Amino acid sequence: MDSLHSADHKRTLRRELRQRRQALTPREQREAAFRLCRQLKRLPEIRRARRISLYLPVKGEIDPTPLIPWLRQRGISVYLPVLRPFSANSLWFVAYHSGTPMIKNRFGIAEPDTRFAARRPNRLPAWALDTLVVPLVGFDAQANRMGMGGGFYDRSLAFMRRPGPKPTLLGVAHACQQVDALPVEPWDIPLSAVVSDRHIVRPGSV
Ligand SMILES: Nc1nc2c(c(=O)[nH]1)N(C=O)[C@@H](CNc1ccc(C(=O)N[C@@H](CCC(=O)O)C(=O)O)cc1)CN2
Ligand SMILES: Nc1ncnc2c1ncn2[C@@H]1O[C@H](COP(=O)(O)OP(=O)(O)OP(=O)(O)O)[C@@H](O)[C@H]1O
Repeated sequence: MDSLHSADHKRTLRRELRQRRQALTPREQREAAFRLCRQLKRLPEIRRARRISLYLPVKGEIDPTPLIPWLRQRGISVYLPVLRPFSANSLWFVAYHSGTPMIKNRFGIAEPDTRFAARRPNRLPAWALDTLVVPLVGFDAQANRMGMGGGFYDRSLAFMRRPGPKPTLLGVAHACQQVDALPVEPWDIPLSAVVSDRHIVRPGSV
């Protein structure tokens, strides 16, 4: 498929998959969140981590936050993505605890406020995390991913191509967000796995 068609196809697919997850009822959402967290708690990539990034769900995204009390009990620190000021479409990962002041970013997503995030000790670059839980709009059986389309995670994870420490990347989504095949872009950073409310998909496992 040429790149124009691929861009068109991705836009259509992204819209369709976003509608699919927004159509889930509150009850289906709660059940999915519970099942997702049950799967995540089993994974060594979560159990062995000291620092994990999650996200606060919007618009039908599967909710990873029921995991937070369990992570805190185990002394695992939780970080959230924050839109990096003066740096187009990339992310900081900022400590999230009871004292973290929150604001809504330009997409209406709650995040630690800029002054808190600007203080060095409150944030980490992505490479210093052990595991990132990455929100997906779509995925396929090879664990290829599609996000919101801003390239935020891809840009923030570009260091994964270079030598050095590499965190584990776990994509999460509702099972209904799986499609047959997603176009793979040159800038896409591969995930270690995709975890849904129903299964776990690893690259090369089919
Ligand atoms: N919960 C959550 N937080 C996250 C992400 C995410 O996917 N989910 N991100 C992952 O990258 C980053 C934010 N990326 C985003 C990229 C595009 C849109 C977006 O298109 N939003 C609107 C339209 C634009 C607008 O309101 O100005 C929309 O929902 O239609 C939102 C967030 C960081 N935080
Ligand atoms: N490392 C990078 N450097 C520069 N531009 C990038 C990089 N990664 C992605 N992009 C750009 O970001 C845009 C969005 O990419 P894509 O459609 O793959 O987003 P996505 O993976 O769905 O979003 P996200 O990463 O936020 O979940 C593309 O136009 C792409 O050119």
